[in-house]
Amino acid sequence: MELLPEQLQKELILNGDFLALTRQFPEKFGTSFSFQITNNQQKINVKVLETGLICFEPVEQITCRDIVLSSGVHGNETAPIEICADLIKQLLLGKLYLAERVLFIFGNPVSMNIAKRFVEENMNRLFSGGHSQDQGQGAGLINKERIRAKLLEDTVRSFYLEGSKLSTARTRCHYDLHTAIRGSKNDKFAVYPFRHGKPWKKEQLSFMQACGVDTILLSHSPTTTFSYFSSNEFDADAFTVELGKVMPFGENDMTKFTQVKATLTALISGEHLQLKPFDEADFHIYEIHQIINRTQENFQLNFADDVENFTDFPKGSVIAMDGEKEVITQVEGEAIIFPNANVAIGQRALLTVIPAKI
Ligand SMILES: O=C(O)CCC(=O)N[C@@H](CCC(=O)O)C(=O)O
Ligand SMILES: [Zn+2]
Repeated sequence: MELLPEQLQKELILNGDFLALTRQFPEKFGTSFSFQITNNQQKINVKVLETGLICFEPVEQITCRDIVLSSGVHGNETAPIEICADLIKQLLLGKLYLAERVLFIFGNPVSMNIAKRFVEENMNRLFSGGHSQDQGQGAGLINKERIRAKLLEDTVRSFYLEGSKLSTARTRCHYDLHTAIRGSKNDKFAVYPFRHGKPWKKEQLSFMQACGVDTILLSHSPTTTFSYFSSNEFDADAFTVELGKVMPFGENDMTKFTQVKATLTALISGEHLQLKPFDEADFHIYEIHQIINRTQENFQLNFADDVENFTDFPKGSVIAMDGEKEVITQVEGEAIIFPNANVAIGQRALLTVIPAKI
């Protein structure tokens, strides 16, 4: 069954539940539509671009930021989806003042509905053109995640380019919100994508701190993640932000996200952010030391499933076996992040990190 734009719009204005609508039509709305809402005399333009893609723009106020908030790039990472769904609802129901342009993205609605990370292929390896590269999956492969990754790239590009037509002195940001498969010693952490030698921005780290994220992983190489795409191609302040552990819809303890929600709300509504000046002592900073890709059918991790992210190993520990090849820690205190033996061959099965300084 397809709903007409007028019906979709009516539903949205009535209940503000863009997530429910997205999950009802996970593949496509098939049509874009826009309408205006009035919130305490403030006029807001709402553009529904496709399923899971909604953009809000103040009509009369001058804006200076273009904000992208994505969640559900991995469909089973529900806490960030619930946070964003609530922000969207507040905007649609006229309960939140909008000071800046903001684009919300629910990345992979089809995988949300089956409570899986992805359907056919990990979407967070398909950006910066990864959707059109072989990546060991077979040349010319087309699947839903590849099509969607391309659509997300195009949507982000148009959003930023439309912003730059409004004024030149603008800032761009993209916070790609995730949760980790494993528990983590440091519950909330963020990957700061490779900046090709440009300085890490301390103010952005203070912003992360305000979100309750005090552990930062500095990346030293290009990747095919969504946050690297926005950082590299549009000079957006971008992070992959990990907000705790994967839980099913409705089972997240939302009290754990008070800080991140309040800070994102302040960002959208132009409230003073009250960032603490950057002090390295407030943070756990790491840099990515080894990127271990699975190259063999028999890939094994040499530690249990409940070993948490940021667990460190003595130098010389064999932490994984890639076929006959031992994966060995090279530095004292080298710690594991995102271990996953079940990734496709050719993909990242594990990262190691070591303490670093900004
Ligand atoms: O917990 C895990 O193993 C994965 C959690 C997750 O989805 N992490 C992102 C990190 C992306 C980045 O490195 O910027 C991912 O693996 O895509
Ligand atoms: Zn994820």
